[in-house]
Amino acid sequence: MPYKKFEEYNVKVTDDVKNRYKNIIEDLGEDTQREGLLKTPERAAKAMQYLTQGYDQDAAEILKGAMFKEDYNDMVIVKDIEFYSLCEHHILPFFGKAHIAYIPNGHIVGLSKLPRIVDVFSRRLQVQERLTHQILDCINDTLQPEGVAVVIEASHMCMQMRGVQKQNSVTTTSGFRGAFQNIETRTEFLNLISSKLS
Ligand SMILES: Nc1nc2c(ncn2[C@@H]2O[C@H](COP(=O)(O)OP(=O)(O)OP(=O)(O)O)[C@@H](O)[C@H]2O)c(=O)[nH]1
Ligand SMILES: [Zn+2]
Repeated sequence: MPYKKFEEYNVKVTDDVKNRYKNIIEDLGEDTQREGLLKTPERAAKAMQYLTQGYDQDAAEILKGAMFKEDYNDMVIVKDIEFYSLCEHHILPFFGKAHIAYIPNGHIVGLSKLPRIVDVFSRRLQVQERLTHQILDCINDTLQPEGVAVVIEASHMCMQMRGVQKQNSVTTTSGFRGAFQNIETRTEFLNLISSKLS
């Protein structure tokens, strides 16, 4: 994913968020005039816009841009797609890997578009369950495949850095549509994403 360029940041949003960050940093007991923090409110305002840029992007359009007619009707899997998102309860990161499979029904999609839509839906304030279903439903509705499956494994900083402080806990969510409701197809997918070979 290309780095969001300076000119793509909304000037008014950057300015408003910058001023609010300045207040927040001061409320937390810091001195925004010390050298290391002088540009921090602006940097943080830009970082937050970068991390929530998914609101401005249309995942269905991304998929539609690279759909090709093809008579392939076996499973296609893209696994270990790394993602970074923000938990909507604490605005702290949760991140991990997404695994996506689909069985085409006349159309395949450009492989890179699957990680791209993971980015679109993860760069928002999210919960892992909704992220899983948004990716699943977008592929199902746009590509209309025989079936689609999404598994997400993630570490939540709100459970590791604070709160319950469980540093090794990993949350797994999954969703299955169409042919993946079938236990054999689902098992084949789950075996393939846990295999070290592919
Ligand atoms: N289901 C779900 N819960 C999440 C996700 N990210 C964070 N949470 C949880 O959201 C909940 C918010 O609970 P609250 O009791 O309102 O917040 P809290 O007092 O900060 O809770 P603790 O984290 O237990 O200290 C917590 O249990 C978090 O673990 C997510 O992606 N999915
Ligand atoms: Zn949280």
